[in-house]
Amino acid sequence: MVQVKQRILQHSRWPIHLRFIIWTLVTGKTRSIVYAALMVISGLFPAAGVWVAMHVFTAALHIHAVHIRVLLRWIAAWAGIALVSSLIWSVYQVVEEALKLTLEAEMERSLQQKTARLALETFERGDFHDMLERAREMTKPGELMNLLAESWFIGQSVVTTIAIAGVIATWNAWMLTAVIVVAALDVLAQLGQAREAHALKHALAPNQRLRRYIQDVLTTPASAKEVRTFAAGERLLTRWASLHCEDMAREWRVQRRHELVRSALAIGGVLGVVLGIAIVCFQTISGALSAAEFAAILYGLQQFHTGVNEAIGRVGYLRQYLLRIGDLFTYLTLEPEIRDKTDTDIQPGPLEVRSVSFCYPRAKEKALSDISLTVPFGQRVAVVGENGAGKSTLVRLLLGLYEPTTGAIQLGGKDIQTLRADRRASISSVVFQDFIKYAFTLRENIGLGNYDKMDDEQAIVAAAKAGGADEVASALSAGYETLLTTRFADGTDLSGGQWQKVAISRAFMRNPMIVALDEPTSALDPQMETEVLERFLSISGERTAIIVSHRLGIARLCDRILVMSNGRLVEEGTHEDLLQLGGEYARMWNLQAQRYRTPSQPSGD
Ligand SMILES: Nc1ncnc2c1ncn2[C@@H]1O[C@H](COP(=O)(O)OP(=O)(O)OP(=O)(O)O)[C@@H](O)[C@H]1O
Repeated sequence: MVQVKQRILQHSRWPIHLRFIIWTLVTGKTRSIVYAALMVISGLFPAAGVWVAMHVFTAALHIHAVHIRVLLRWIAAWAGIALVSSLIWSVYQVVEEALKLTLEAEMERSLQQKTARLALETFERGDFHDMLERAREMTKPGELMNLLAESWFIGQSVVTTIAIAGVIATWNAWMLTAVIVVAALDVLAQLGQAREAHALKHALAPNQRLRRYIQDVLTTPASAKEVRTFAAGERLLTRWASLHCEDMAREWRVQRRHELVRSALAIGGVLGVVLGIAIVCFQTISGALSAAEFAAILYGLQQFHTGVNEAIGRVGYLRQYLLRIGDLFTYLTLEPEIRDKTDTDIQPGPLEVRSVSFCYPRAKEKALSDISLTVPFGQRVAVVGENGAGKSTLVRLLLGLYEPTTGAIQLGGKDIQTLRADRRASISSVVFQDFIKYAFTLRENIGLGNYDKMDDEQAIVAAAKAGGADEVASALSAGYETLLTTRFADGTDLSGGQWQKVAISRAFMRNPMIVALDEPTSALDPQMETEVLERFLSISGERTAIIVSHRLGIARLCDRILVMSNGRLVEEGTHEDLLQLGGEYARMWNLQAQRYRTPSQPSGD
């Protein structure tokens, strides 16, 4: 069933509105049908009211000729219609609330599911965040229901106006034509304006995101201190204000034009109704219409005009909602997704990289070019190179987070891209440069490395010992239960180095075949960094360990060093081999050694 719903949403050949209505019918079957039926039925009441009103007027005008009971019967019928109509309205509101909850929960699930299924490189696209933000608009509380309500309200208004028109047309058809022509012009204008308003929203989205980002930079504690240090607050505020003014001016221009058109059409609408009334007066004077018909037509005309105006107003909103849900549907069809794989069978073995190249989405240059290497199982490898050389990208590919643009990566003889995503995740563990500092307790910060063991005290303590977070725990008043954020009451924050120990401990919550550290130790002092990495290498034991580091003194502790430059693997070997080679590694080594050398020391690390 879930798949059927997904397919309906992603069926790009169907019109958006049709897709949405079918999806609501499939998602909240009974509730949707009852909801639609109540809408349509209550749309017939105004027409019935006009018809009964005509009989009330006739009976009242001829009260001398008919029995009082006839008049009372018609008045009772009129009251009955009003009563049933308000009862239906109450039921409608209950059904609407229930349907709203069902639809919102289901759509939110689809959005989350889609985001989880997207390949990591999609997140690197510049326009991805705008697309996600636009998609999210329609999952805000009430928005889906607004679209559904607008759809059915318009259906209801159409039923109402056609029914009233049918009743009035039996008395006078010309008057209706005048009102309908003016209404049609209004509908066309509303549609055009809705499209323009939506296009404006798209155009303003990048600026809005930048404005929000500047707001964040100005207000979050982490950036606030740097902003104050560099006295950049005033400048950033000016930049925010100029973006704001630019956006306001664009919005105002469009808004002004729309209001002018709307005012002109409103005047036209009133003229249409006045013309209709003039025709009815003329016919009554000439004796073509009775006094009761005259009164009923004026009443009906007022109802008709209200119905048409409501429908017109809603057409504009409906169009805007449809364009917005179109954005959500576009997001739901976004590619590439993590492809469905079923293979879970993988054995520890060598990591083989075969002619791998990789290009980030929309990047002009390759981040990795033609890399080939074999890492025997259990080997400890350091990846070094200048900034931007491709070290982090290579690690992400080795862990299967990105799919190579060309070439393949195998573990134990099996292409890692053929493995099911959860299996692939379970065979590797990594600490990134920009690891996450969760606003949770210390226990949860470590336990998130293996959710299944979140409550396993022993596993948490063992991982904390391995990564150094046990020292952090002992320095905290509530130990592992200390909340690591100052955002909430009773929380505390850690130093950069302490956070790194927590992140490394998190990686040890698993028992993976490959462990990788992508420079997460740069905030530690050199002695602590060496200690942490030595411990990391010693407890990585049987596993293949990969360390990205700029500190060559650390690289030298590994079995093998890979030297990257401009996305290529330019040298590889042990520390001694590479020094002897006298190439890129030797150059970097001498540069670093010079930095640490005192004037009396001849050379060394
Ligand atoms: N998300 C991205 N989109 C486009 N290009 C990217 C992206 N991430 C990295 N790059 C580019 O890919 C190249 C390799 O980047 P990578 O982060 O792998 O280098 P690195 O060696 O780890 O650098 P550093 O030592 O500074 O961390 C760089 O030219 C970088 O600009």
